[in-house]
Amino acid sequence: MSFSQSFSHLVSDLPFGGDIHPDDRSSQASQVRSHVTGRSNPSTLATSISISGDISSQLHAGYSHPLSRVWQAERQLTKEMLIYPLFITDNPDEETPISSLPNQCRRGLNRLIPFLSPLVQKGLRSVILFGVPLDPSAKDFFGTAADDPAGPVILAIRLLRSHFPQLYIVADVCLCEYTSHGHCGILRDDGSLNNAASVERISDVALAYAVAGAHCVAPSDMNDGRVRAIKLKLIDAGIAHQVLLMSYSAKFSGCLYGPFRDAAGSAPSFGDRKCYQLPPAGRGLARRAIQRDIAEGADIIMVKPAGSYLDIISDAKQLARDMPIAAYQVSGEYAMIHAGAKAGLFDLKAMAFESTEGILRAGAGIVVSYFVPDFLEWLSR
Ligand SMILES: NCc1[nH]cc(CCC(=O)O)c1CC(=O)O
Ligand SMILES: [Zn+2]
Ligand SMILES: [Zn+2]
Repeated sequence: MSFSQSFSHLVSDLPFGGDIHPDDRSSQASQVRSHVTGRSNPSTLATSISISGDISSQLHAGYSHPLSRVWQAERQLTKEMLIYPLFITDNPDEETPISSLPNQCRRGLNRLIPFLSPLVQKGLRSVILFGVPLDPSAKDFFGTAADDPAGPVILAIRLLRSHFPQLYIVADVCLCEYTSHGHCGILRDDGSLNNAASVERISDVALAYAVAGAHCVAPSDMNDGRVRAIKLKLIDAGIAHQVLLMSYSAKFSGCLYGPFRDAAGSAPSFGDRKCYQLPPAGRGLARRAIQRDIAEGADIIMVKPAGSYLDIISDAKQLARDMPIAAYQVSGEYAMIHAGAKAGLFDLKAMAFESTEGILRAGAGIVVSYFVPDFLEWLSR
């Protein structure tokens, strides 16, 4: 065995880095020599023991090749794991870029099929729909427009079901896009959420989306008890066996939803969502919310946001070990990655993969992401 062969595994330990052309190895190996042969072994232990000590320190062989690096993943990102968020307006011909959300648009019904066809061709399996009423007069105290049979979400569900029979349609269920005050439910006089009234209304909206043909309803409002209420209405309607309930169980309040609220026009007109979305430090509350939603009949548990809440994803995987776990890499996370890449801090594609692999490693098997069109492209190569 030549010197460069026998010590090639050491080369990537050196300060000049690991990506070395094979022809460079022998010259670098000569720099290694003193490092290697200079190693003294003052121990009087038998040679075999000293060798076994060396063996246990060797990890590089396991990931020295692109394929062996792929093998290190417990869970590999596939197109089936991805759900793509769509913002659907009530103006059928609309196609407006969302400035805070790079490469994403609000679209009207007439724009959906042309936009989605190439993505479906590339392997898009699922979308999650958010309705965006552009006309402020469409909003009222009860979020009446949320389940308007002629509203953009219900029309989009029907259109997509008939046009893309293989596409899995998730409907986000909330009122904030439709209420005049921008909160995720019905309010009391003092401005706090009226939980019972909100749950009644949210479950009606979920049922309307399910009846329209959504494969999955996903309540993101965070009212207490809405999972049970939705499940019971689906059972009453005789469709509980074919409509999946994905609960935004651990949804945290914080800074990361800004671009979404721009996109959906759903920022609260007063106050904030801190009394219904979870406090960022509230790991115990998240665990309780997850357990509560399992008991209430959720079929999938979602954690949102994703990147700053990987411990919560891991908790969800452990608490709901027999259920799929979803994570939402939200608008603020996506916008930060774009901003960082634009500032030259890192490569966009590399960071999109790294952030998503972290989410999968934490325990998610489903990822809601604005990077889906990019991933369909990247995973096809
Ligand atoms: N209930 C509305 C809703 N559904 C999904 C998101 C956030 C998605 C994102 O930021 O990408 C929000 C925003 C919010 O709660 O204010
Ligand atoms: Zn909401
Ligand atoms: Zn929502």
